[in-house]
Amino acid sequence: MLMTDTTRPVIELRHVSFGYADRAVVRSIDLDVRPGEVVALLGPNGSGKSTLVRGLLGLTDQLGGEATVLGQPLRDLSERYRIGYVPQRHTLSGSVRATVEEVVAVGRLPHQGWFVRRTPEDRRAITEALELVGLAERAGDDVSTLSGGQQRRVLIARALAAEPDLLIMDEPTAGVDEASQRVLAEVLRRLTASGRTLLIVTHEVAALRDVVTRIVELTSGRVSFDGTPERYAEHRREQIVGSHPCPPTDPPHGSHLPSAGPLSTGADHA
Ligand SMILES: Nc1ncnc2c1ncn2[C@@H]1O[C@H](COP(=O)(O)OP(=O)(O)OP(=O)(O)O)[C@@H](O)[C@H]1O
Repeated sequence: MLMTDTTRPVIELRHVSFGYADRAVVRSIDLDVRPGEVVALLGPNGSGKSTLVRGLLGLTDQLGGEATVLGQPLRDLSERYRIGYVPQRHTLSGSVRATVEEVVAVGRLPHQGWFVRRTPEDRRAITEALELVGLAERAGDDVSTLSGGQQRRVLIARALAAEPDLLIMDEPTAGVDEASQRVLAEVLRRLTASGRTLLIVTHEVAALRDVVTRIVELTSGRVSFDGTPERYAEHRREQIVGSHPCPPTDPPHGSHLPSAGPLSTGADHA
């Protein structure tokens, strides 16, 4: 890893705006993410989560402010592979014939280039990534024989094989059954135990309650909450109580004051 300063934030945003053409969607936000933090990025649909993430990946325009990622100005970041990305609702196409290992090996390309034999270092990184996501036994299987949740894990392994300093995941647990969600949460727990810095866009923070160390909530392109999961649960309760100032003592049959739950997001589950 090239980043030697372990105290400097991995992401430093000062009054940063990201958007499309000249329309700012994420507006003048400040955000520091330090090494080893596991940040859940929450917010209602359309609040700008993907725009922020895509901005960090250099895929949406930075329209203002100062953005520093991995110690370099975002606009000049040369080694983009140092930011790993697992895209939203993405599984592997059934039309592609490739083994699990072959897909994961694609993650090594920034290090090795095409037509270059795998080095022992490549093989180690691929094996470690497969072990981390619990798919070492399936390395030789065709990816099309895997379930949606397993394919999601293959994509996480592919991102990990590049050995990124920062891993960004867009809705890693969305669209898979509950059992797969639990396995994915366990994979994320293992990742965090290994000290990786994670930024996870999610509507399903309850599934990741043991994993995240911090919650950042966006509302209409601005940071509306930034704090611990415990503090976020209080924040949600306060919001719910605030929107129901006089809860009836004897609610009509079938109705109830919504519980914030320990980590419910209140987000619109599209
Ligand atoms: N390629 C694009 N060009 C122009 N506007 C876009 C583009 N992608 C998203 N937007 C707009 O940016 C705003 C924020 O969208 P974004 O996808 O960042 O929200 P989000 O919080 O990730 O939503 P969701 O939870 O539904 O994924 C929306 O008004 C959307 O229409």
